[in-house]
Amino acid sequence: MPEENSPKPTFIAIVGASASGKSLFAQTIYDELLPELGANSIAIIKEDAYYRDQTHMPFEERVKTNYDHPKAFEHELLSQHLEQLVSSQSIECPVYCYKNHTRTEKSNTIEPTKIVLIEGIMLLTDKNLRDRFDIKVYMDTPLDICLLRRIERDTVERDRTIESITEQYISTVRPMYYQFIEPAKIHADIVITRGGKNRMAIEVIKAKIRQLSQ
Ligand SMILES: Nc1ncnc2c1ncn2[C@@H]1O[C@H](COP(=O)(O)OP(=O)(O)O)[C@@H](O)[C@H]1O
Ligand SMILES: O=c1ccn([C@@H]2O[C@H](COP(=O)(O)O)[C@@H](O)[C@H]2O)c(=O)[nH]1
Repeated sequence: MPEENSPKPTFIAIVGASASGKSLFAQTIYDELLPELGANSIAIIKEDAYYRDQTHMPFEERVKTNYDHPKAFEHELLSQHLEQLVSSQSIECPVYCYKNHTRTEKSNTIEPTKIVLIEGIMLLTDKNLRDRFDIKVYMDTPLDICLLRRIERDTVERDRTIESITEQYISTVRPMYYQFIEPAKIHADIVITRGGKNRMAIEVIKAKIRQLSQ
């Protein structure tokens, strides 16, 4: 049941190139604030969870999708879910599988909270979505560092070979970064250097969240 008179949640978007440190940054803030604020106060949503469902397509077709284009995401559903949180309703957040390139049958229930961290590559490209965010943070990690981190992460966590990472990087990841992600930096309120372990940046965002949570 929606709670009446609950204040609108603060939506904090964390954007930047693939492997720029968005997840690490958001997760660190979440993990460090959770004991202080409690699970009713802070939540994380991943834009990647909203990659379109491709279960109707064969695997050989799914690997060919351009995952670095805004259209690869079901932003309408994400936007609808943010609206539900504003209305104090819980959401069923899809669970995406990078190995199979499609959604799983599972979902995660996310309850309305005061603070919602939303992280993903294309969050600022869509005006409707962008206008929902109260604070917009851009992870400005050099692209060569992102590539090195993506190689390490995707071989270990996402079942990729060096060949597949290289092919995808040249055909879509790098060109789409220059077409969509980097130009959206102008919409950011805060630009963060050095990635997900920038301790001062983590502390500044935590301090702002504490203030908003009072
Ligand atoms: N400042 C940093 N120093 C070292 N490793 C980092 C740093 N920031 C992120 N990483 C690592 O780089 C990889 C990509 O980071 P991740 O947070 O998954 O990026 P994104 O969510 O932007 O794709 C992860 O393995 C993460 O632990
Ligand atoms: O099925 C998929 C879905 C996504 N990707 C790649 O993931 C990144 C976005 O995730 P980050 O956590 O920000 O790295 C994007 O660059 C896609 O290329 C994929 O390869 N396969």
